[in-house]
Amino acid sequence: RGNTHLKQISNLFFLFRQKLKSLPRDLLTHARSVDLQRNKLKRVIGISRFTHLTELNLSRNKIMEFSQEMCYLDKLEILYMNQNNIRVIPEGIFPHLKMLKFVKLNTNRLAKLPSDINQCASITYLDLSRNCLQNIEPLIGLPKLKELFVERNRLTELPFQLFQASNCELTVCEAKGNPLRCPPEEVCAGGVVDIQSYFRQIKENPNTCSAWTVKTMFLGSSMAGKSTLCRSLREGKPVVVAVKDRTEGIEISQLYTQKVRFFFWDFAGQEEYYLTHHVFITSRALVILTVDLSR
Ligand SMILES: Nc1nc2c(ncn2[C@@H]2O[C@H](COP(=O)(O)OP(=O)(O)OP(=O)(O)O)[C@@H](O)[C@H]2O)c(=O)[nH]1
Repeated sequence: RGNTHLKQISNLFFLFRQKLKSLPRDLLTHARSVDLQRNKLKRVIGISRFTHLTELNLSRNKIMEFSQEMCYLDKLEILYMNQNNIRVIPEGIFPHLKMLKFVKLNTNRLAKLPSDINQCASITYLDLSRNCLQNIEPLIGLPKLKELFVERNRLTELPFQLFQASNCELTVCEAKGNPLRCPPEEVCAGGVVDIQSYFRQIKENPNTCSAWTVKTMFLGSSMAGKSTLCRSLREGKPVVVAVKDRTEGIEISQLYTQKVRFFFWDFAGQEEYYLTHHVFITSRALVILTVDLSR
């Protein structure tokens, strides 16, 4: 079975699942493609000898450092380094990887990108999902980037420059699982076209206060006083709600103030409606929890 994983076909080397802790010394340096996935490599010392490499698979190892030696792989087109423990990518490597098109660095521990990654002008596919990134501004200026994956990071913003129509080649941008504020996650879910439209609208109407909308959810047990509070806020004075007027399902209404439009979602408190609540309760909302203190 070992032999099926340790193969050389022409200039392609298959060394996956060999429990390797370092690069094998006898590996021929003229290799064009090396597959070392699913080993136990912590470092890739000696990789600079493989200057003919066009494809390198180091995924699913235990690599902690993105080796400085990688800068010698100037023919590299495809790089898999996903599912490792990489925290930092040093500066001064990506500008040398002029041919690099396809990069998978997902599922690592990257908190930061090197500021010169945008000098790696051939990148068309970049997977950075499942890291700890707070900022992807270094990607601004990647001229050929078509597919970008940044799900499950710590991003609060996507840089608008990435989506500017004049120089944007992006067709895919996946960003779910981030604490995004700009654009909101719901916009990102619509893909590149929706993100572009969002930034365009902000640019055209930077002071559009009427666009500020707050979803406001009234939650609490049955007869806690949700509808009473909701209607009183809407009317601007105390309003009595008769018991026979109990909410069924959800009642949606609006309250306009000078700057903000509130969408009130008044949920029925009876248990039989609980089943449907999770469909409508979203994390990006103001939640008013109503409690009857006399009970
Ligand atoms: N005394 C008093 N009664 C209140 C107050 N708020 C609500 N009520 C009464 O409590 C009852 C229930 O109020 P609702 O506002 O319908 O309660 P809810 O939480 O919306 O109830 P559900 O629609 O069943 O979920 C009504 O008869 C209200 O008039 C309050 O502050 N004081």
